[in-house]
Amino acid sequence: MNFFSESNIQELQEMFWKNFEKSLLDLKNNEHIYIGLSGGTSLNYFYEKILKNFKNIEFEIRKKIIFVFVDERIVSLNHKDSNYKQIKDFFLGKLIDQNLINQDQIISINYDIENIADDYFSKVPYIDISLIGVGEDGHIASLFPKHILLQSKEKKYLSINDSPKKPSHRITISPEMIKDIKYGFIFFMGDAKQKALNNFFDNNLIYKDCPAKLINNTKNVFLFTDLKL
Ligand SMILES: O=C1O[C@H](COP(=O)(O)O)[C@@H](O)[C@H](O)[C@H]1O
Repeated sequence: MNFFSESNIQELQEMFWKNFEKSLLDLKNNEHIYIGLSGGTSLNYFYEKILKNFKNIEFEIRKKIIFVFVDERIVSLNHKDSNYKQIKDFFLGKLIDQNLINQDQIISINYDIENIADDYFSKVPYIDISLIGVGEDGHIASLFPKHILLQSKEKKYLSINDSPKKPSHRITISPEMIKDIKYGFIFFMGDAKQKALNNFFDNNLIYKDCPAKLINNTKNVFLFTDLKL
């Protein structure tokens, strides 16, 4: 585990970029590089940093990148609650405007079919690099504390119809999919995440209490926070 705790946001962004760029270089020989993004607010500083530096990544790597979602809310793609919409407005749309990626490099859900999770998994079979924000209750993607989905042994996207955080209908990567992530970047940003951060490092708790702990199953973990333990 690589742990970065720094209240100076610019420094934290720099540390993130160094490691994110290294992970891309490491995967440069892959046919595709799937980068799994999460919604919410925790990632904003880091999306800003990628936006600023993305042009410095060599074209041969850039063209292999496919942006996908670690979870998505089942609403239309132009709904304010859609992770796709939020991330496209704030981040991905700006990469497109600068001709640094094209729309084909973003995989969104098909929200008006029956089995959205299976359909999404058929397009996103694995994730190489994940950028995951942690919720106040310690949830990651749409895997919430004590929820039955945490018991799933399936390696696929899962559906959830009773998310404790609205909207209640979502899809999410499963705990088994998290195990295949090669570079797991995880973010605890802002005072409201202090308890989640403490829980993450509390050896008396397990992933069912604090789902963020699932990230420890990935090969390389990079934890960024503006908080102190
Ligand atoms: O509902 C969600 O929440 C989490 C965390 O959001 P944050 O605003 O507390 O950072 C997010 O990672 C997830 O993708 C999203 O669907």
